[in-house]
Amino acid sequence: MTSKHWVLGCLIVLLLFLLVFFRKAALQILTPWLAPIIWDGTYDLWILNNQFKGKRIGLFVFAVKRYIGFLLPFLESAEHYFMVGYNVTYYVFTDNISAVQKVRLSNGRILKVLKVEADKRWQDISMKRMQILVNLTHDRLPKEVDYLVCADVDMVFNDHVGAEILGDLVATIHPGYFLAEPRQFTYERNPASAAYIPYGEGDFYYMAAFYGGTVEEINKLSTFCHNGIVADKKKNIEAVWQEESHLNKYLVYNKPTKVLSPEYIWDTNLPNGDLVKKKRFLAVHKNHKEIRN
Ligand SMILES: CC(=O)N[C@H]1[C@@H](OP(=O)(O)OP(=O)(O)OC[C@H]2O[C@@H](n3ccc(=O)[nH]c3=O)[C@H](O)[C@@H]2O)O[C@H](CO)[C@H](O)[C@@H]1O
Ligand SMILES: [Mn+2]
Repeated sequence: MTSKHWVLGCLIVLLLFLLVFFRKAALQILTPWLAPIIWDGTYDLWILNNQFKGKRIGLFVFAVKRYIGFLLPFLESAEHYFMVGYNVTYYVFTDNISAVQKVRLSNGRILKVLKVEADKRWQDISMKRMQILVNLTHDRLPKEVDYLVCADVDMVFNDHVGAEILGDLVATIHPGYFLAEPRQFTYERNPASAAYIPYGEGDFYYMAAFYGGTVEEINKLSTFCHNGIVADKKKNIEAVWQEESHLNKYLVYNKPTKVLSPEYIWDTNLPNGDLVKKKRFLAVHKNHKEIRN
């Protein structure tokens, strides 16, 4: 081999190494089943607003026990950034209706405060959202909204969230896992759980703090998750990330029609924030011990 060949060989090896190394940083904009992954700059809002004009949007949120303290900033930020220009109904579930503070709502936006019993454990409160969704999407929502978005309350909208998130079944990539390999995903790995996902399956790790879809699709999703939660309870087990584990199971076998990038759930404590230019929906930092009990 001549030295020329050597240099060429080394260059090729270096190139391959760079390709493998930087492949991770190449942010996907299409899933393997050809659903769009929504990042800023990938869509034309003007076109989308024409397509979704007149659609009614629901925003479902639980504010139980201490979490009622997160509600006002959540709603005020939603008034600024969430589905501006659309008819929006907030469905707030709380155990303490009289503690809900007044919020100034723009035209076409209404707040419905509904009662829910407070469970003892925060895990049960969080999971109860699925049970409530089953009934809500069956009984009243078909008449009231076209799309339903489900969110955690310990969050604030921090930038535009609009028609680009609307679709039949939409879920958000967990901001801690958008660069991770599927083996690292914290899916439920216990075969006894209804949320079990075997290694080798699954595309993304989704976060249950922001997802949505048509009322019909959210009815199917919540029914699946609630049934799984009940089945696990009968066996005296609980999935590693509660309803989020069941949500991930559902979405492995019922692929979302649209996937939201971590722009739609961000936490400023996380690394790689430079890769996520717009931080549209931010986690509010909380003291877990204090707030959950
Ligand atoms: C990074 C991380 O830790 N993620 C998990 C954690 O998220 P989080 O730490 O974000 O969970 P969380 O404490 O925000 O609970 C979820 C949501 O339930 C509602 N809520 C909860 C407790 C309560 O006393 N009152 C109340 O209203 C509220 O809307 C809250 O935002 O826990 C969730 C609950 O299963 C999921 O498993 C998440 O994957
Ligand atoms: Mn949360």
